[in-house]
Amino acid sequence: MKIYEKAPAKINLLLDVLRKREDGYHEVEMIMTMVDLADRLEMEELPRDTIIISSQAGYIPLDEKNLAFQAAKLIKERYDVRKGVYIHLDKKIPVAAGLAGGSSDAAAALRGLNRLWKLGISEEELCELGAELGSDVPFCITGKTALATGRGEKLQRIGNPPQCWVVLAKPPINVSTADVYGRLRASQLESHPSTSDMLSAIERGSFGDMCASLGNVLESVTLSLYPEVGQLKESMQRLGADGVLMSGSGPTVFGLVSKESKVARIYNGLRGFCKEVYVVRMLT
Ligand SMILES: C[C@@](CO)(OP(=O)(O)O)[C@H](O)COP(=O)(O)OP(=O)(O)OC[C@H]1O[C@@H](n2ccc(N)nc2=O)[C@H](O)[C@@H]1O
Ligand SMILES: Nc1ncnc2c1ncn2[C@@H]1O[C@H](COP(=O)(O)OP(=O)(O)O)[C@@H](O)[C@H]1O
Repeated sequence: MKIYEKAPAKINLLLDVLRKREDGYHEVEMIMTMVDLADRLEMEELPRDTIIISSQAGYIPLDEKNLAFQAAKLIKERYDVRKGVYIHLDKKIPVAAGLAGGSSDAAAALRGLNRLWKLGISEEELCELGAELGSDVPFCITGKTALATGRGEKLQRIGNPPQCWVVLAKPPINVSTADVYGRLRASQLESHPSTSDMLSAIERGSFGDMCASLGNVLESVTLSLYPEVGQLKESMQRLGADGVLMSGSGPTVFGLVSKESKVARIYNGLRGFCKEVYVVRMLT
């Protein structure tokens, strides 16, 4: 039997860092939502007790370093499953982009193997397993829109943001999340985006206030390393996006656009100098 799971990309509408913790992670406050750019996982049980990963994408690891492999290994060990699995990853989400592609694959593998092996694991337990694989994995398990705290693993579901178009543009740079957090200095934490303003904008369904409340404290770190990310933001603003922000540790920049008539102009304008541009919707 083959089963399939979608693994959507996330964007951070807001990302605040409160402090560095003793364990090396940072205490964050993030408002995250899913968009309809997704990898697709195909999973099939194997007669031999082994984990095999394949992908059409030539640029991701297919061994123990792959997050879907780690998810399969973890669930097998924890639930004593002595069966094998073949997982094919149809990658559509750009890698190391700030869109949680690897984390979402891990989450989809956990959800899918729970179904394939009829393990009956609750969503809460899946999130606990996911947190062992990465801070963003629990959110990728639950999806929708959430306020994430702790190192990103504590989730509080919130309502859907006002619907709009989302233009994603990824410059040809690979950013390391650990490097960006590692370079964050106290001076960059003197001003904070307002989580309460963003929550209120979403609750009231105010698209304008949501755009005005976008904020990401990691942006200044990535922009100082890669000025082209800042240039991309400016281009998106100039082309008419209503709100523009870098997602996660970057380098993907997203633009929120309310009017469909503006989307083609922004897409075409960006495609002139950026190869990876996507027009998507939020998953509500
Ligand atoms: C920045 C964010 C925003 O959503 O996403 P991406 O840009 O990676 O998509 C996340 O916080 C990334 O989550 P994730 O990619 O799962 O990170 P992890 O694998 O847990 O951690 C990678 C490294 O980032 C740093 N890290 C991560 C999360 C956190 N709250 N504090 C940290 O300092 C640590 O150095 C850690 O070793
Ligand atoms: N299934 C996977 N898909 C993408 N990247 C993966 C996967 N498994 C492991 N990785 C590794 O994880 C790192 C971060 O990738 P990704 O999750 O796409 O980025 P981000 O955390 O910026 O959203 C990359 O260095 C990549 O090689």
